[in-house]
Amino acid sequence: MKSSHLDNIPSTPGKFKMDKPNYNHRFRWHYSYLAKLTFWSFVFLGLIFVFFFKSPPSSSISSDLSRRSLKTRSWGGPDWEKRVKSSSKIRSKNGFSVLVTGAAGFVGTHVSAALKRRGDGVLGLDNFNDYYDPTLKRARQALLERSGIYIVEGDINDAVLLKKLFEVVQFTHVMHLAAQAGVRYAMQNPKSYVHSNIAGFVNLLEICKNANPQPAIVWASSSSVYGLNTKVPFSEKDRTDQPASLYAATKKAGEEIAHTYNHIYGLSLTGLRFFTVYGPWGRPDMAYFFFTKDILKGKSIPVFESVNHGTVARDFTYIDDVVKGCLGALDTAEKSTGSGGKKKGAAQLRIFNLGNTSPVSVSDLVSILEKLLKVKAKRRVMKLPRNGDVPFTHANISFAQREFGYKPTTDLQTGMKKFVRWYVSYYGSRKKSDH
Ligand SMILES: O=C(O)[C@H]1O[C@H](OP(=O)(O)OP(=O)(O)OC[C@H]2O[C@@H](n3ccc(=O)[nH]c3=O)[C@H](O)[C@@H]2O)[C@H](O)[C@@H](O)[C@H]1O
Repeated sequence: MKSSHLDNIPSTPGKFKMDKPNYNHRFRWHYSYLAKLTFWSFVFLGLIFVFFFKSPPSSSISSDLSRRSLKTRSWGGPDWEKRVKSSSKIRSKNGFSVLVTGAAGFVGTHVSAALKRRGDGVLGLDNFNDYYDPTLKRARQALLERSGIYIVEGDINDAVLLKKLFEVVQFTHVMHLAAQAGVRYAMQNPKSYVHSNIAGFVNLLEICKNANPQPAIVWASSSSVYGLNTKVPFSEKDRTDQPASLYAATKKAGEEIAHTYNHIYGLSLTGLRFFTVYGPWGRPDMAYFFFTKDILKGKSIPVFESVNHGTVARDFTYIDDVVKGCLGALDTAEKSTGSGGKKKGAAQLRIFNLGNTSPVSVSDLVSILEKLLKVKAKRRVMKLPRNGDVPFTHANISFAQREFGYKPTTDLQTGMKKFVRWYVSYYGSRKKSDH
């Protein structure tokens, strides 16, 4: 709670003993006090005088403070606000105005472009961190800029920036894709997962809950929440209390946090459990991506297998299918019911699997890449390390199918062909030092 003058009043007034005043002493004290007060008043008035004549006029002290704090950041000012508004402007009937966090990321770029294409207003937000090559993020940004999408450079933990964005634009939806991804990296940098996937998410929800109107939120959870679940295919109703990595644990925590904000504040929240999404403009930390790079370089690649030479498999899902799922989730998201931090009624709370329902072994993935690249891979088969990986994933997608007609249509062979074509053209046209 904010502290106020009420905090200075003793809690039990009857017990607080007041001393009788000594008038002589009081007079002397008053005299020296008045002299000091006059001196400091002059100093203070002088400072105000200098301040007003040296600084440009402003409508209020608070707006001036915010303007000054904006100056120290990479955002703010009238031109910036104009760009933010123009990017978020709805250009179709019944369109949305969507804030896409993680817009320079893999899924974020594709979703932003798809929304813009159909006439929705899209504003991106991304911190352009260096978890993987930021050049690729900048190239995605340039791509989006060409279609009129502006990406604000900032972190989801920056409450002042988020608040400002909601002051400038009345977003109808938030597509929250900013996250610390990667299952294995969580052992190297655990704090980054807590920072982005938990603290950042809570910060965003705090801003959304206070917004008026509150936006509906669709956000990226992960297939990894199924952890050591052995019941296949994975259904949304299955247990998700055995995460195998800190990444999975933070995504699971996100699902619980979503429940809380839905329950207390009436925020409409939809979590999407993505299953190993791949495709053009993908993430270089993912196996299919660095396998491609290393196969082309003639380097060996570590191919994991489970106990007793069992296969390790993933329900690899092509980006275009996932984008359709994201748009379907946005389109069927009901409005949040609260406003200005107060719940007005029950709101929608959903979780969907967005997978391909057709798991492929890592070994088969490598064979597909060998064929497409026309290079034999140097496989280094090794036991699945105990660093957060799970042996397999397999999505049951019937819920998403029922709710918004989600139906993936791209098999791994077809999708990888598109990825390899992009990879060769993207890196082929770049200097060696870029990659
Ligand atoms: O669905 C998700 O929610 C997650 O999907 C993705 O995780 P994963 O499914 O683990 O993808 P990825 O690392 O590409 O490994 C693919 C396969 O290659 C195997 N693998 C991996 C590395 C290696 O050196 N060798 C190997 O065989 C490995 O064992 C695995 O079987 C996202 O990265 C993650 O951010 C999250 O979104």
